[in-house]
Amino acid sequence: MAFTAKPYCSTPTKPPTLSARAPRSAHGLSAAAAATPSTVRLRAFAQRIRAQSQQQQQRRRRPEYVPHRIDDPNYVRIFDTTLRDGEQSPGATMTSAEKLVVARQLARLGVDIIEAGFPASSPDDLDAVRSIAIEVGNPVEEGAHVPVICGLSRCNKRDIDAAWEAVRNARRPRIHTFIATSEIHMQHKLRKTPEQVVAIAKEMVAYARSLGCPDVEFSPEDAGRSNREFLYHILEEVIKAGATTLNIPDTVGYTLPYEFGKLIADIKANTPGIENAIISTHCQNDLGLATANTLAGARAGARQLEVTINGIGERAGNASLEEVVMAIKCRGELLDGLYTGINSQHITLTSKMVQEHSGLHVQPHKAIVGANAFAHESGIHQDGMLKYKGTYEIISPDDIGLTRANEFGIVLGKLSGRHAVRSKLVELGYEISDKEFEDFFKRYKEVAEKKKRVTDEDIEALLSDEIFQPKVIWSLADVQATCGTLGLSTATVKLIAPDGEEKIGCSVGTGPVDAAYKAVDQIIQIPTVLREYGMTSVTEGIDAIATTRVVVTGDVTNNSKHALTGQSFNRSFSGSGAAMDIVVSSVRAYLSALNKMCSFAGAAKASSEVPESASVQRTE
Ligand SMILES: CC(=O)SCCNC(=O)CCNC(=O)[C@H](O)C(C)(C)COP(=O)(O)OP(=O)(O)OC[C@H]1O[C@@H](n2cnc3c(N)ncnc32)[C@H](O)[C@@H]1OP(=O)(O)O
Ligand SMILES: CC(C)C(=O)C(=O)O
Repeated sequence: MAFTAKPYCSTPTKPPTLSARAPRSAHGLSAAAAATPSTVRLRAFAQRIRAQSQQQQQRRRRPEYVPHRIDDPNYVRIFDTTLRDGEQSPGATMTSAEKLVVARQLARLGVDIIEAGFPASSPDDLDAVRSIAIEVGNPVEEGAHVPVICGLSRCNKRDIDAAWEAVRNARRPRIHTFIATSEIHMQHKLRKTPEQVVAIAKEMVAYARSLGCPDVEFSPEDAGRSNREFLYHILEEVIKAGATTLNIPDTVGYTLPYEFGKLIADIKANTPGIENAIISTHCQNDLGLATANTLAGARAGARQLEVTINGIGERAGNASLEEVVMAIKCRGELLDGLYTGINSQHITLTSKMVQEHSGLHVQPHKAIVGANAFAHESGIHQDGMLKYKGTYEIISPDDIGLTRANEFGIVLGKLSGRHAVRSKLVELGYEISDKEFEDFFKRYKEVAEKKKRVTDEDIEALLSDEIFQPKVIWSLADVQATCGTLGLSTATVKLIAPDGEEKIGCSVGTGPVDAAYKAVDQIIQIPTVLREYGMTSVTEGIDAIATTRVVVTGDVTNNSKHALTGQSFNRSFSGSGAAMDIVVSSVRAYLSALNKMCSFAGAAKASSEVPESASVQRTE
């Protein structure tokens, strides 16, 4: 049986060839890796440009805008209501200036219609919609996309006048007027009979057209819970009155996808004159079905989809633009070949901008734009990604304008396996032997158990502590320290001597590090002076890895000599250590320097036989 892999919406990236590594320099750092961050950035940039130009060539032309007709039956208009329904999210109110900035970005994204606000709701919102209509609705560059600028209004003259006043200066103005049609809304909210509602709707659509607005959208609010026959009737009447788009809102997010699809199909089949208007969807997300319902509506014949960036909106929000658009892009062939005019490479930026200005941040696992949407945490997935990205990604991040910190979206953590960790070392420019890698991997897992994420800096700190250390003469088994304001700090240190014997030293000190160093001195007994001590937190957060660097010299004061070799030397030796615990990190660094010193003195073996009389002189 032959499988045809079709993992991406756009051109899949070739599987990586892990064998193609850059040449190494003597210290294990490759020439390419010496400039790792910029190399990675440049590679990503070049890839992105290639993908962009490919996609621009592939993108189909947007049909010429005619309010009540779309000349290509496969084209779906994207109506963005982030600035109207999105702004109805509690706490999401934006200033006029913020709305203008977002509107400009929506135009770049390529939305067909921007619903910029509800002008009758306040003079400020009227001003905001007006400035969007003037600035964004009249692009100056030749050939630029001209979005329709729309204002919402109830079915009354005051609201419609305000909406027209706000949008009239756009090159493509639209008034969107609505009135509820469900029994529950008409009876309890509007307190009007169905006949009165039909009369108001007809009259107000005609009024909007009479003002000179060429493009009028009508919404029977709560259509999802409205009587079908009544819907066909009111829609027929508003089409006769001049409505160009009929938007079918599932106002309370009540319908199921097959039900909403059938609603659209039924309206298309049973509403007289419907061929003279565009059918639209507007799905709220109360049951988490907004995207599914919107797609069901598109399949059933809707050619305008109302959505918001990040899915923000009243209560649980609306269908999200990025989900709907990417589903159409990704699975277009199952959606009757539908396509949109959205330039998906602007999705990430637009999402970030809306998060910033609305103050509503998306959850990390949000589809398409969440921080984790293109991140891979577990070993088996990471291995798959390294071998072929299509194994675990259905969309290329380039398609939504996302540049990942690393090419494969791998996030190292406690669930990562050897393939991913090894590839991270290669990416950082290190090539170590299999034996070294196994030792490193053990330390890596210990750290990853304690940290949520293991960063590049963590890896480098661990590497220099585990791999790029001098020959181990004395090694650290355990360290225990106490400190605080109630008394002197104490430390107990257990070291493994070169012959494998365990040695224990205990000491008090001015702090836990001082006590631990004195305990080490009790065991190793080399006269040293601590010249430098520095600690940096190389990674961020409370669970950061601390790296310590020390410089020690042999103490030549009073002609002190190494206890066993009888040599005295004043050379400096540096050492570094890394651990999440600062005392452990400090002891590792100190031992590393002492080991270098022992190697230099050639006293490794002998020094494990510690004489009673050896003097320890260490100053700080
Ligand atoms: C489903 C949706 O998302 S609809 C859009 C929701 N958006 C908003 O509400 C925008 C912000 N709203 C506002 O600023 C205010 O509500 C305003 C300015 C629109 C109206 O404020 P007010 O005049 O004080 O009326 P209020 O909001 O208290 O009540 C709404 C009135 O409009 C009526 N109404 C509601 N919808 C409609 C409609 N589509 N067409 C005509 N009248 C309507 C109600 O029946 C009620 O009338 P009543 O006063 O006779 O009982
Ligand atoms: C005004 C209409 C379209 C609306 O927002 C809704 O019904 O949810």
